[in-house]
Amino acid sequence: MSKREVIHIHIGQAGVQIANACWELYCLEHGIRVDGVLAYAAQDDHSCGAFFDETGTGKVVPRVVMIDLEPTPIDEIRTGAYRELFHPSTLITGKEDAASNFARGYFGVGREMIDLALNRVRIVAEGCSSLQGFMIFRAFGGGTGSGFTALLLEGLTRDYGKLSKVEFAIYPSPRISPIIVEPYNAVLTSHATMDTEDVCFIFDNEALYEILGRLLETPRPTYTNLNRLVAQVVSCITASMRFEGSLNVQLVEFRTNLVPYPRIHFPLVTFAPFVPASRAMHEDNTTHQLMMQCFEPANQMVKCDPRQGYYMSCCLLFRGDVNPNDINSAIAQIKNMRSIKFVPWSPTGFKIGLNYQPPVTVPGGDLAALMRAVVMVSNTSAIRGAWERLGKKFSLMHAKRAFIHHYVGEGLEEVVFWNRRNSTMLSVSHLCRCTQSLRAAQGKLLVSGTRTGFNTTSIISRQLITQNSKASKFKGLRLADLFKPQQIAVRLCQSAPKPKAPSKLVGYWLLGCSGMVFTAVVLGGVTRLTESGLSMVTWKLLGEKMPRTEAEWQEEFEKYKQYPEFIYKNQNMTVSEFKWIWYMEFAHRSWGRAIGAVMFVPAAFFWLRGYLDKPMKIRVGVYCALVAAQGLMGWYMVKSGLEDRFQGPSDVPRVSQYRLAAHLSLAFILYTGLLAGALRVLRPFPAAATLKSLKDLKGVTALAHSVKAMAFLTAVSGAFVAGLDAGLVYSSFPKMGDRWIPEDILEFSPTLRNFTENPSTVQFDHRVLGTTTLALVTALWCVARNKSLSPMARKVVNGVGAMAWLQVSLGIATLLYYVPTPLAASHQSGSLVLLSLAIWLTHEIKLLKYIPK
Ligand SMILES: Nc1nc2c(ncn2[C@@H]2O[C@H](COP(=O)(O)OP(=O)(O)OP(=O)(O)O)[C@@H](O)[C@H]2O)c(=O)[nH]1
Repeated sequence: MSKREVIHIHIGQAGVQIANACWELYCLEHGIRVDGVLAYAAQDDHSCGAFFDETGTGKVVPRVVMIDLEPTPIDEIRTGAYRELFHPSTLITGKEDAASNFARGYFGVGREMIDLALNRVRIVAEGCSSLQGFMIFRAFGGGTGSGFTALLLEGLTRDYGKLSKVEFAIYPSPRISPIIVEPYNAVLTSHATMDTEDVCFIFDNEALYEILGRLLETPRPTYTNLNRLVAQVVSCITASMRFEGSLNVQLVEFRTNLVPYPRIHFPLVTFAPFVPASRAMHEDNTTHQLMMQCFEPANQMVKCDPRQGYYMSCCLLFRGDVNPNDINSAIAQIKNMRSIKFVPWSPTGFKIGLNYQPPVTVPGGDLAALMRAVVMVSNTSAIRGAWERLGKKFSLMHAKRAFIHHYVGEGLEEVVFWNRRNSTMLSVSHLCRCTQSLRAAQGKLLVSGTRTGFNTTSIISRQLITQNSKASKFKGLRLADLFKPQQIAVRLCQSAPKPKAPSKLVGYWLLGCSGMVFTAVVLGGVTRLTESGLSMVTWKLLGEKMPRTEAEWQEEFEKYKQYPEFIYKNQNMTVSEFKWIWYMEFAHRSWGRAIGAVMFVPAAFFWLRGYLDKPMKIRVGVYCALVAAQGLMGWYMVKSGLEDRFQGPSDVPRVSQYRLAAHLSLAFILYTGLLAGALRVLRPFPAAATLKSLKDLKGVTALAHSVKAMAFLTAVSGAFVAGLDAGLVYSSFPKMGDRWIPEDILEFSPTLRNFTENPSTVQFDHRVLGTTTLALVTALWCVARNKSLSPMARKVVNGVGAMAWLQVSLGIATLLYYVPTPLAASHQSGSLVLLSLAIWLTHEIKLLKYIPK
């Protein structure tokens, strides 16, 4: 029977040196001489067909591609004992290595080799009649192994779609490491390949050294010894792809049986037995003993404590003289052992492979010739210990920003660095969550799914319930229904994926709220300009009653008459004039309350229904607090105008300019936050896009942020102008009266008081701030003209430029025409439009970093 082919791809020094050991062993197993000639194959034996291409002349050629960015390791193969075995065109070398730098392998030198490498893989793939996938060998810690492999896997995924990609990777050891930046490389590459590889079997050199030293009694293990051990494990895993057996396991089956969630694909590998050559004749391991050894930490290829985790699935791949009945009884015993814990939602748990071809060992090697052996590949949450260790090392270095410049210099954005670490650690924490037993996970069970009218796979509520919840029913779902064994598996699966990103609905809600705040600011401005703000002399949380009858209006008017604004300023006011200013203030207050309702009610809905992720929950909490604070601030401001602190008829009763500025600033902060939040949701950063360093944008970014800050400051200074009616003191431009700087700007003492209480100074400041903002905006527009912005960013820059000029013109016109209400209100609204555009611009510029190379 012909075998489905597998292509080996060896990358970087570690990958290539492991190739030496693997192909040496494959040749021994299939009876192939060092020059590739079949020494004693029977006519109908096509076992080597999976890994070797039979040329028909009695010679076979490995289906392999070896790639290294530097020439030395592959040169050793070109000149070594197996030089005639490999097809020369499948050995690809570059001129310089990746200097242990992921970014160099991914962005730099790696890019120059990628097309050549993919082309060679294509040629080898074309020689296969039924290719089942790729086996990739590399080290996580090296620059080529990490960066170039990530790039190659992207290409393979693009070109070969669903074909399996199984990896064998050297993982950074806990204590020994020849490369300091291994944690960086490992985290970056594991994140980059998270979605492009199917399964990744990891080996750490420290665990291999210990196996060789303690179990195999090798006095001074070298990489050759380590690699032969790896080769033995790989051979055992792949035996059933090559030789006949009663239970064969193909490449794709690893993915199906071992990977419950796509991102949790780093199984733990264990091999048994480890018998040194010197004790070959003294030991005979039974099937039961072999299986027990598989659960021993000493036999693991990665250092971690299996007792600290739960097994989700196990593949036991036996070879040699093994009886299936013995396997079954050994499994039954293992299931009853308390020290070996399985997740409750994977009832069968074991996948068995059985191949009668006994293991072959290299003459003079460390491992004795054996009758039988087993490799166990298991998906256990204990492996998270290894990842947490790595994450910790990463964080320690990253906290000091050590070595980061090497990566940034090669084109990797610093923000990605940290994001990738977090994202990898998130997957690890998911690993831990999905394996929790029901008892431990009781607080995390999500009510989902089965209610009529809802999609069965979607979460209908993020409300958490506990097993002990007093309520036996939740939203029409009986808890008993949820606890049927199969359903529980589904519920827990649903708790594993990433928390839902806020949906567009949340974005539109925030945008709507920001629009309402905008309107409130305009209304507030008009209220101030028409001097209506002090007409309502009481404040009630849920809204004041509107007078209905003439008598009620009269009563309200009488109340108003008690306060300074009437006493000193409006003594001639009629009831109908009073009604007009009362309606103005009433509209402003009612609009404020409407904002409160539109903010709080949907916030509660989105929160409870799980529409908000954690950062958005924090934001929404802050928005709600700001809305509440704004309501209170409004009344506190109005109160300052009702107190009798005005000396006489010449003094104009008005609210405190400090409180007015605080009220307006709060509104601006709320508006800025809402708009920025809406933009984050509606125009999010692409999560996995390639990032390119855009150093030349730094000038534009700095200017855009300065414009945003200046627009905000100028608007706040405008609040002081409004509070003191400072727009009325000088109505000329560009000079103030006949001077550039008026004489009285430092009249008050102490000097600082002038900036908040002297109308001349306040107007002067506002003019200076306004013109500075205009100058900055103009500079931004000029600088941005020559930069490669996205079409949207360019439009927004133009918008900011145009708006700044319009806003300054409106301001000047307001002054010259002696502050007419329509012009002044437009000027105030203009400040918000400018601020909005500046916020949008900074968001667009942030997005530019995510434009793929
Ligand atoms: N088991 C084993 N590990 C190796 C071998 N060679 C290197 N390593 C480990 O691999 C990591 C370094 O990766 P390399 O493969 O040397 O680096 P590379 O992928 O060629 O990348 P650059 O040298 O940066 O271009 C370190 O953790 C080494 O301990 C080997 O032959 N066998």
